[in-house]
Amino acid sequence: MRTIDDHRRDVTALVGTISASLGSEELSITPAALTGDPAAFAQRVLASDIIAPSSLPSFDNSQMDGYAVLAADLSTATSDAPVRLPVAARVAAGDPFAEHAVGTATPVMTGAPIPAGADAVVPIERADPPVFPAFPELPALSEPSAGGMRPELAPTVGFVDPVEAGTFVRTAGSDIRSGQVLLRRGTRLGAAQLGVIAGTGATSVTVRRRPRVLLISTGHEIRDPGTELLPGQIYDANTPALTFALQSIGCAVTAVPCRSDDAADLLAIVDREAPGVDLVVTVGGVSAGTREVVRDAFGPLGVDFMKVAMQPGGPQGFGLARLSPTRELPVVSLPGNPVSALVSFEAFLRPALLTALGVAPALRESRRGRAAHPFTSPPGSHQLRRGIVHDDGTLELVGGPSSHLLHSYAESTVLVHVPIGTSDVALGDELDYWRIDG
Ligand SMILES: Nc1nc2c(c(=O)[nH]1)N[C@H]1C(S)=C(S)[C@@H](COP(=O)(O)OP(=O)(O)OC[C@H]3O[C@@H](n4cnc5c(N)ncnc54)[C@H](O)[C@@H]3O)O[C@H]1N2
Ligand code: MOO
Repeated sequence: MRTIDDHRRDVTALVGTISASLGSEELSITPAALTGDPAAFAQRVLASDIIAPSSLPSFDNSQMDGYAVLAADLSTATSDAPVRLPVAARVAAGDPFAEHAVGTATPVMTGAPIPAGADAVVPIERADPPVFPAFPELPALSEPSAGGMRPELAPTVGFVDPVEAGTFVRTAGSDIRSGQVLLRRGTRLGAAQLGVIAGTGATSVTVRRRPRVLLISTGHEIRDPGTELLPGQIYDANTPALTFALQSIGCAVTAVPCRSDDAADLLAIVDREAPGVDLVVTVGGVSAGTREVVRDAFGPLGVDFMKVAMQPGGPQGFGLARLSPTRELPVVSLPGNPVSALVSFEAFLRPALLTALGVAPALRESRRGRAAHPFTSPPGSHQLRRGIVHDDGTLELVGGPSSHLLHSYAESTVLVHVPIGTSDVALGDELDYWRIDG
């Protein structure tokens, strides 16, 4: 019996052969690039470790609007005997580094550099009075009078509690220190990743080139939405579904459906598109009918077709197709039933392609839930049922097990795993599931 894990291992090894040729490319991350070509940033993966070129924060700064003080100056402060200190010149975010005189309180704003000599910040709300003195009593450092204010004319501020050194000080390098690994290769580039890279001053990143996938959905009865159907014909659900699924993990997809059951027609598409392609993904044409176009086309070229002990998604194929004496292309063949194709994507193609891109873990996170109702499962197969997870962690199936129930899939947020050997699931039984809605 060929298990899901067996098949995933083999498909991952096959798809892994494209990894080296993917190489890398430089991506500008300036705001102009982000707004000018947002699609270029979708689902990108770092090709190499990024070493932090600077520390974040790059200097000690205040976490609060308040007073920078020397903690030792406040050691005796109580509500009965507050410590009163003269207020020094204020330091705002963006001001140059300043000096703090022992025995004074320096007004600092959030993000302002901690003046040398101070080691803690007391938020303004905990000072007496809990508001900053108004100008002109409080000159800014940049103003000529700042350094020359006579201490006896300075306003004072009271503190009723001692403060620990380091309080509300954001120390240099407390997020990341210069020279440390900022982000590892294989990291998927999202909002926070882009933000922190830009925060270190970098203007570009090195990302993996997108895997170029030729997607061929097959079936002579399949037609494009928007065209008229003859009796027996149906609209193509697999091309959009698989195109989007592949794009959602960073692939560049060329979708060329094959509306013929003739292997020569399918191979003509592959020959035409092969020069710009890393991987061929076919959908349909792999089961036991009289004419199975994918088997017929790729079987003789070295692609293997087999049954995996899973439902849906039993019939599968994969292998290196020898297109010519000098050209081989990896091919992954998914079954044509729309739910089977999408479940196969989740179980095999998604983890295989993410692994090829260097992303780990490549598999959806496995979570545990309890069945909200009893149901049955074929014991000879690992079943992947579609469902939803309730707030209390219970799992409710949506629709039946059949692989044509794409609407049920569309209403689902999870794939529920029912392992081989299980024929009856009772109310409350624990099951693994994958979230598929993100
Ligand atoms: N005698 C047997 N028959 C079947 C077996 C089997 O083991 N023995 N396996 C069944 C299973 S399980 C599956 S899954 C399917 C796989 O079939 P194919 O991969 O050959 O796919 P097709 O026959 O081309 O199509 C299956 C089904 O899906 C519909 N389809 C196909 N493409 C699309 C599309 N682009 N959009 C919407 N719907 C599509 C197609 O019309 C068929 O209804 O084989 C079973 N049979
Ligand atoms: O295995 Mo098929 O994919 O159930 O319908």
